[in-house]
Amino acid sequence: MSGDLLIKNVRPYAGDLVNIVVRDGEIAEIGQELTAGPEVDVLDGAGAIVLPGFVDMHTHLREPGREDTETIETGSAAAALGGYTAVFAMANTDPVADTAVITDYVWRRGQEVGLVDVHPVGAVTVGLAGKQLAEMGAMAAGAGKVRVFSDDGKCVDDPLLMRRALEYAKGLDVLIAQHAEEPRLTVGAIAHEGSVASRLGLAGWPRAAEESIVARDALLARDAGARVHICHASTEGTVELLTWARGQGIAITAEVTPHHLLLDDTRLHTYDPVNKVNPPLREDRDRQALRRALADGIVDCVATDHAPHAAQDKCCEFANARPGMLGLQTALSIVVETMVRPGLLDWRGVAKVMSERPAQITGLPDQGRPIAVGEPANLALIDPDAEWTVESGSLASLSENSPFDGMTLPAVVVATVLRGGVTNNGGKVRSPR
Ligand SMILES: NC(=O)N[C@@H](CC(=O)O)C(=O)O
Ligand SMILES: [Zn+2]
Repeated sequence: MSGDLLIKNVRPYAGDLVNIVVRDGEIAEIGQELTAGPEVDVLDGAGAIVLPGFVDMHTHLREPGREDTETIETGSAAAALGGYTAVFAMANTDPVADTAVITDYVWRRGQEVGLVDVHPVGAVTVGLAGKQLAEMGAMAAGAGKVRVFSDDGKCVDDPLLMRRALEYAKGLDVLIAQHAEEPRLTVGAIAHEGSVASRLGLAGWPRAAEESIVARDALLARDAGARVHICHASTEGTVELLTWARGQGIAITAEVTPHHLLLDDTRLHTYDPVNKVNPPLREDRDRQALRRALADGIVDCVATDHAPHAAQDKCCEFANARPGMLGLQTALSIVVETMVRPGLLDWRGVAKVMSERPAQITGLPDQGRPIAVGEPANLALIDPDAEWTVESGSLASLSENSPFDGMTLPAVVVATVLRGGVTNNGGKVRSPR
């Protein structure tokens, strides 16, 4: 636990300028005239907006197994620079995070690094093979307290197995997060099925591959009385299905990625593999529907799907490149560009989709909390007027596959605070413990 911290000149949710005193990791005082004793560390926000620290439900940190592309340490640094105070590390590592040994390791290593809480996601099935349920109970009971399970990267496509997984999840009060992709509809698919893919000669990934699983899982969750979460929602039809399912009282939630909010498949004409991702970049009408759905709360939150890949896996032919994009350091800026600037979300709305909803959905008691006395001091400070130009080689990630490379984006995360400790100050990350 860190000592006292005085955060000066910040505007909670873009409101009035205040000072915040943090003591023992909690917000102890908020007011206009607060001063602090000489012992106290001072962080001057210089008028920055302050929001609750962000929570990413969907991050790939690649440790164990592909430490050449990302580690818990480098991914944590990227997260802190992006304003995150908690991330969920997906289970598609090598070995797969399908036992408590691995999930506990991920949690402990994250705590050792200490820049962000790294919550392990456990695999739903052994080895992500989709045949046999993993020991969800043991992972949930371990030191890593796994509360989200996912085979992400792959879909739990067997309906009976998914039904069983949902039944167990209900009993354990944990969440299943589904990568919604009917694999029999995406054999060989590498781009959104539409006129762009036809023109470029790329095999198409139809919307129905996602939507058929969203519909199926909504019904399975209804019958099991369980909660289900849809990873990286990417189509207009998924939004319609979510609207229907919510209307039925089904406990279904969903995330959208920054790249699906900003980009569409017209970017593929260069055949640059940096634009290859699952689910694929879709069409303008999907992107518009996703933005509206996020504004309306039909899509609950933004999740990065931060997916680092080695240069050699991203510089080959489009067909052979791995899918996935970096996201942690650019997420807030993309949300400002696509949602705040067009008037779809205000800053309270940003707090909701980047922090409050993901914390609620995943059941984190100490994240996504209001900026108020007695609450944990997990905070992101943002300069809304600054702009920056993304240089993928200068990001904290070990990989460079950012589709936003070279773009000038609005809003800069100027500091991040985790339980009263400054993890990122002016774009400099605290050295890991
Ligand atoms: N999104 C991707 O294109 N790739 C992810 C897997 C995933 O999130 O499905 C990865 O692990 O690289
Ligand atoms: Zn996925």
